This record gives sequence, C-alpha cells and structure tokens, in this order.
Amino acid sequence: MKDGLITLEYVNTVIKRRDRSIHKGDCGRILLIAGSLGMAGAAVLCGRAALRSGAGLVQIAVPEELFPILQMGVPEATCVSRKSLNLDWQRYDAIAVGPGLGEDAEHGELIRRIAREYEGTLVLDADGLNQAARNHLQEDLRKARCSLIISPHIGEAARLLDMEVGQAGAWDRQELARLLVEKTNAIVVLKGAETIVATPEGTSYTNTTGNPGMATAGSGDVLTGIITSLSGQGLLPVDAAKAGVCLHGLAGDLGADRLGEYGLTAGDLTVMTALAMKKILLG
Ligand SMILES: NC(=O)C1=CN([C@@H]2O[C@H](COP(=O)(O)OP(=O)(O)OC[C@H]3O[C@@H](n4cnc5c(N)ncnc54)[C@H](O)[C@@H]3O)[C@@H](O)[C@H]2O)[C@@H](O)CC1
Ligand SMILES: Nc1ncnc2c1ncn2[C@@H]1O[C@H](COP(=O)(O)OP(=O)(O)O)[C@@H](O)[C@H]1O
Ligand SMILES: [Mg+2]
Repeated sequence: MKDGLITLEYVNTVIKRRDRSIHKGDCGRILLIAGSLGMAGAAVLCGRAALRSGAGLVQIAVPEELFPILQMGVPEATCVSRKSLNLDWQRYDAIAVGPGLGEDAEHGELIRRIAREYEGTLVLDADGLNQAARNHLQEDLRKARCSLIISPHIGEAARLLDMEVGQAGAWDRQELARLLVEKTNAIVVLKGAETIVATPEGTSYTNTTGNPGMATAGSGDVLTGIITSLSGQGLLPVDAAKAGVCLHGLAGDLGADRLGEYGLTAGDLTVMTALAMKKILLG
C-alpha cells in the first residue's frame, strides 16, 4: 500500500533548527563502520555526506592501513581501528555499518553484537546487508534492541530475501519493500528511481526527488551518511530515513542542474547535500 509522497515541505518540518548556543556535541556523534582496502572511497563519501548534512562529530572505523586515506579524505572526522573494535556503542547517537566494508567474515558477528547491544539507531547498507544475508542474521535483526534502518538496492534486497536479482526485480517495489520489513522488522529504504520507505507499522512512502544522474558509483554511500547524520541529530528513525532520501535526491537534482546527469559524481553529491539542506531550511 502506498501512503504518501516524501516532499520537500515535509522535510522542512522535521529538520532540527539550531539554537544560537548549540555546540558540536549537540549535533550528533556518529560512528561509521565502513571502507576496506580498495573501497576506502565508500567510507570517505559516507563521512563527507554525514558532515555536509550537519553531523557534529563523525568517527570512522576502518582498517589501520587506511587511516592516511581517510584523514586526507575527511579531515574533519576521527578514525578508529577496526582491528579489535570494542567500543562503547552507547556513546554514539547513531551508527552505520556497511559502505565498502568488504567481505571479512567477522563482520557478521560485529553486526549481531551491535544489533543486540546498541540502544540507538543502526543504519545497515551495502556489505552490512550482504553480511547479514550471508550469515543468516535476519532473525537477529528482527530482535534488535536498536532502531534499525536498512537501505538495500534491489541486488541487496534479493540477497536478504534469498531470491535471484531478476526474481526480486519482477516484484512490485512496494510489495518487495513490505517483504523486507517482514523479514527484518526494520525501516526499509528500498533504493532506486522513486525510492520507497516502508515501516514496521505498515506505512510506506515514495520519494519525489532524484534523477538518473544519481546512477553513479558511491551515491548510495552518500545516502547512508545522510541518514545516519540525521538520525544522530535526533530525528525519529522514520523521519531520518524519509528526510534522508528526499535531501539526497534534492542534492542530486541540484547537482544535475549544474553539472548535468552524465557528469554528476557521488563526490559532487556530498557538496550538493549542503546546498540541498540550505534550500530546504529556507522553505
Ligand atoms: N568508491 C567506493 O569505494 C565504492 C564502493 N562501493 C561498495 O562496493 C560494494 C559492492 O556494492 P555494489 O552495489 O557495487 O555491488 P552489488 O553486487 O551489491 O550490486 C551490484 C549489482 O546489484 C544489482 N543492482 C543494483 N542496483 C540495482 C537496481 N537499481 N536495479 C537492478 N539491479 C540492481 C545489479 O545486478 C548490479 O550488478 C559495497 O560495499 C559498496 O558500498 C560502491 O558503493 C561503489 C563505490
Ligand atoms: N535512476 C535513478 N533515479 C533516482 N535515483 C537513483 C537512480 N539510480 C540510482 N539512484 C539512487 O542512487 C543511489 C544508488 O545507491 P547504490 O545502488 O547503493 O550505489 P552505490 O553502492 O554505488 O553507492 C540510491 O540512493 C538510488 O536511489
Ligand atoms: Mg550501495
């Protein structure tokens, strides 16, 4: 069932306004568990997008050998080693796991632990979802203590549902999103042209922004950064998911206006996210 459209007017009503006396600790402290050798860029894009959408403090957990890349790529963020990741999860207002994470088998256990222990909002994307599918964590996700947002594209959705990509692609996208909600009890962001956000409460929404220029490597990593950032800033998980996809699509539209659909890159999207946020706040 389709309950509504996600519009810029709606996003304007849910974005938090900043008090004059606000400090970075009030603007969301987030952890991004992302990136691996060969996919450091995914962590860079995710981190930049989180900052451009207003996160106050961004920490990125990567293999130590990637510290120089991350600290050059996102100098505003701090890095923490993923070697023995044993952090106090509750220190973070939101956590993301997945962009460019890679296929290391131990990440399955990491996701299981965070889902079981963490009390904030967890955003799972990309290899976070692939690891969940490979390690059959759907039931662990259903029982998660944290609020859970998952952001699969159709390929990741198929893996979670144990389907072939072609089979998943033949489904009505609203119904596929509902199937994912049933499987994981998460807020589901089913990406693509007209991204759908479906909730465990039975509602579903369709995004109104975005364009084919966003079909470019890394644009989903940018979305994960934005949704995690908004969650960390205190939006309800469902609002962070809905506002995140709309803001991300608007960044794509502003980027395509300036650069065209062919030349737009995910890196451009991170910068355009700042302009999109400005436009939304101006109303
Ligand atoms: N610069 C970087 O470091 C980048 C790293 N990335 C990471 O690379 C890893 C692999 O992710 P990928 O998504 O590339 O690989 P996947 O194998 O998960 O997905 C690609 C496949 O999924 C299917 N698919 C995806 N979207 C679809 C759609 N809308 N309609 C139909 N089929 C669709 C297609 O079969 C496609 O070949 C992830 O960890 C990801 O975060 C990517 O985000 C790209 C950029
Ligand atoms: N044709 C399109 N129209 C609108 N948005 C699109 C289109 N193609 C892709 N996108 C958006 O771009 C992003 C792609 O994410 P994803 O497939 O995870 O890419 P990556 O893993 O390379 O970062 C999603 O947010 C998706 O909604
Ligand atoms: Mg992706």
